[in-house]
Amino acid sequence: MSDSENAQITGSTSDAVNREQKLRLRRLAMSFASYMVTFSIVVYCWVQGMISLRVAGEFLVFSLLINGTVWYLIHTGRNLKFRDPSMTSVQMIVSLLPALWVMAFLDAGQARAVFLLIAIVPMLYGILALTTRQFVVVGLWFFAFYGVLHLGLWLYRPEVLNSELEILQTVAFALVMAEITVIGGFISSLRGKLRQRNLELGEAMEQIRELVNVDALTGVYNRRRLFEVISEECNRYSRMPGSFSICLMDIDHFKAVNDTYGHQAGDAILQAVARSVTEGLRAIDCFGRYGGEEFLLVLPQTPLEGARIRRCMQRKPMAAIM
Ligand SMILES: Nc1nc2c(ncn2[C@@H]2O[C@H](COP(=O)(O)OP(=O)(O)OP(=O)(O)O)[C@@H](O)[C@H]2O)c(=O)[nH]1
Repeated sequence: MSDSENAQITGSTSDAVNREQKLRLRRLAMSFASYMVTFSIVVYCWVQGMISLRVAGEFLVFSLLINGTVWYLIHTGRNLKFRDPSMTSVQMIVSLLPALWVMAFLDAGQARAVFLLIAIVPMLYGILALTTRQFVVVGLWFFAFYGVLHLGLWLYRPEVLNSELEILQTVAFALVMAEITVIGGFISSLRGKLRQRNLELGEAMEQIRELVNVDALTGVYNRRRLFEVISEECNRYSRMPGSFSICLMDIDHFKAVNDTYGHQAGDAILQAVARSVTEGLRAIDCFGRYGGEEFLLVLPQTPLEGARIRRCMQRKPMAAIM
């Protein structure tokens, strides 16, 4: 692979990485917005005297810390070292912490249920990215945190627990999480298949593009591509006058070769001629089969004199190229 091809591939890879990083920052902005929506509910709870100003402030600090850390990791590119640079599972799991903190200070079980409802939102972020297994892991973390909250409430504030309501909420929460896990897993497997199909389609398109431009027998450009190149050169010439040359090459007495040695031997000669001429070309030259035993060479930025020199270089007896 040439240096310029390597540079092109490196360039397009870094473009793709930049695009993905921008997408991650946009997703982070959306996630921060949903933290702030929850914060507005936290503020309402404070206004209604359900929690203290300190707890509402702590929710805000936790939210800023979580989002600030994720922003820092993406902004500095440190996230690229992780197995999942989007940190989807981690972001989903930690997003529950500020809400759980507020829930720990709420007296009314119904009010805690509101935050449980909000906790479902981060699960939606994973629907397009996580596999069923990853969903299950996130769900287990959610339940571990939820269990710790209840353990704390049972130990320190048992008077705020209403066991019937808590069981109802926990079961409903578990069922909704299970449903999201199944739907999310299904969607992400569909996306995986779609990505694979796109990849195969891209490869097939690449092959078709090649077949459309290449002569099947000799592997050099075909007449269609040659006309395209000539038209491009004419356009370039009209914008920026310079010079380009076109050499039409013909194998002498080729019919006699076919008649004497057979069609297969003729084919082998056409292939050998194509190989031989291609070897001596510059990267900008374009060589192709015009038809039958005729070939055409397009030499950009080459005046007639240069083309004559090249034509002499290419003019060889058949024995010399076989
Ligand atoms: N083996 C082979 N022969 C081909 C192919 N395409 C065209 N030909 C043959 O090329 C020959 C061209 O014959 P002519 O146009 O008379 O060319 P020539 O015999 O080289 O005569 P001059 O050009 O005047 O020297 C014909 O016999 C075609 O059958 C091909 O793909 N493979």
